Amino acid sequence: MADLDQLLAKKVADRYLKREVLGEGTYGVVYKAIDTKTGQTVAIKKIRLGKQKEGVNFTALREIKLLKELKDPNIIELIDAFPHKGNLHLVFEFMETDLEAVIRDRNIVLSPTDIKSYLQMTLQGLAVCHKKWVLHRDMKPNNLLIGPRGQLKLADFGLARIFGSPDRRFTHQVFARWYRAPELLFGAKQYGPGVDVWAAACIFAELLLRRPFLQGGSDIDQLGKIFAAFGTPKASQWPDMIYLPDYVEYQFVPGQPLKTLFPMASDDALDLLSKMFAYDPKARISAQQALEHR
Ligand SMILES: Nc1ncnc2c1ncn2[C@@H]1O[C@H](COP(=O)(O)OP(=O)(O)OP(=O)(O)O)[C@@H](O)[C@H]1O
Repeated sequence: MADLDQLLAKKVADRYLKREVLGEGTYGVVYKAIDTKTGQTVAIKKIRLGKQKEGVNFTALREIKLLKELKDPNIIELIDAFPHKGNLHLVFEFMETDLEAVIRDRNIVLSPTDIKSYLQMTLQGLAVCHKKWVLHRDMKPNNLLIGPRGQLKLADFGLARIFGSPDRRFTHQVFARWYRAPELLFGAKQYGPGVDVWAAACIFAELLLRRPFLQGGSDIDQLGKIFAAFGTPKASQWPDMIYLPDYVEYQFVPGQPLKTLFPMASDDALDLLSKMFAYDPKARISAQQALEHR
């Protein structure tokens, strides 16, 4: 891999003109750049490879190749990926803003149609990835990028699995806590696309409320917040719950009617929300089924 590193070393200088730093995330710095080949503005995510002195490992490269094939109008396109000076550079299409900024901007009115449209685009992106057995695992409003014509595209798909930072790699700690599904909070080691659907439900709720819905201060408190909203799950609702590694019994609290939590939402919206927030991941609606909901 060292040879490949050298062979491609000039690529950043050759093809991409670096502009300003856009910010720094879990994996490293993100730059704005111009792709001289296409004239397109791009965002380049520079991922520190740390200990892997031999360059990018093959598993990561194989996974990245998979991500490059994930093409959909609601998924940020991975345009290019190459190692350079011991870092892996991932080139993505550039997006103007993200859903977190939209939700926070008090000058923006979000009509039921807007909310429905953002949710539909989110579910569409999820459904495409889930069909290919790729999970996002880090869904949150600032990972949903918004283009100039309001298009929503999911960013950072699959990165949690390939690069999950050392202390959270392959663990259940891959989510920003507020968007974490209850099975992850109870320490599930095997989980599926339902974790992304739960997160999408939290984002749906956040669009309705214009603030994060379940703001737990710790993992235990996060479960407390979830149970206070929907009621402590009964064994009949989620039979596998008691077998989860970090399962502890919570004192019973009754749930609140969704209509009191979201007084402005329509009955159809509440019905979909309740199906996305099903406790048992096996009973939770899939992204595809949610798209088909009335
Ligand atoms: N495709 C993109 N187009 C425009 N800006 C982007 C793009 N991808 C990331 N950014 C910006 O770069 C910064 C860092 O993003 P990054 O995704 O690495 O981390 P984050 O989302 O802030 O946090 P985390 O890594 O915990 O998800 C953010 O300000 C983000 O808005």
